[in-house]
Amino acid sequence: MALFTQVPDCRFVVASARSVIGVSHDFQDDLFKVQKCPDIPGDRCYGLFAKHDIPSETPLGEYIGTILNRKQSEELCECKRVYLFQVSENRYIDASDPLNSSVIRYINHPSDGESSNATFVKRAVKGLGVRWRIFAVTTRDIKAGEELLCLYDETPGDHDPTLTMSKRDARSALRKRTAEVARLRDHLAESREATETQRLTASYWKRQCSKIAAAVSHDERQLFRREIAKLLPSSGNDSGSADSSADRDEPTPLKLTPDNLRHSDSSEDTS
Ligand SMILES: C[S@@+](CC[C@H](N)C(=O)[O-])C[C@H]1O[C@@H](n2cnc3c(N)ncnc32)[C@H](O)[C@@H]1O
Repeated sequence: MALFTQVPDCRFVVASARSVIGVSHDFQDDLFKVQKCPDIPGDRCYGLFAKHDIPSETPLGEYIGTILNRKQSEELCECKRVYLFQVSENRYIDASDPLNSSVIRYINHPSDGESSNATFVKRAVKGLGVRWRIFAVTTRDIKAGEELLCLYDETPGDHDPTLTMSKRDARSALRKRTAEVARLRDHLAESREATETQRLTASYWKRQCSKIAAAVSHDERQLFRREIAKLLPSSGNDSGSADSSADRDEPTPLKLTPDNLRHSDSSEDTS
């Protein structure tokens, strides 16, 4: 199963890592950082690098994005398809929107002479209204400064036992998610995608609030909403209302992203 498209020189390797997610459902964001890869030219030159030594079988975080079916995925423009992860026959994760995704989207495929040191695994997680989800996990000990690399043509470890997230874990994951969004926004503000911070759509914030509503108490919901409003003062009157489609884990409409803006006048964009 091809995970991403537009990947150079993929080899076929069957995934071996499974049953390794047990503790963390969200980001170990103190472990790694996004930075430019000297060897990758062009726009897609970022990668994920270890800040510290990371032991083998450490969960790194979740591959987050908009859930699409096959038909919707086929309608994506080429510039978005580079972040398209195929979970199953009719289920895809589109991480092309930097603010509706996670830094796991920056994990690159090994170049010639390199080998992978992490892999994607598939787990069913209950608790936030989401079914099959994809996590990146290290497959060997990694030294500080090394780039995290996953083979894109690996099939994620199949059908691990369902994991049920407690309310406490769900709250903690949401707090981390909010912090992650803030961190991504700072990163974007300093990068080529700076304009994205002005282009956030209200639907993103609605989905965030909807997930929050599924997991936490009234007081905590208010707290998260205030935090979200702080992140995006211009989100205005849309930040507080819930969008139930996210809770049902249904496909959500595509949004304007820096990718399709940047490529809108180029031949690469076939949408
Ligand atoms: C999921 S993205 C990874 C993050 C991307 N490097 C970025 O800066 O946004 C996948 C895309 O990254 C680029 N990429 C990943 N691994 C690569 C490699 N080994 N050599 C060249 N480009 C690579 C390709 O453009 C690929 O389609």
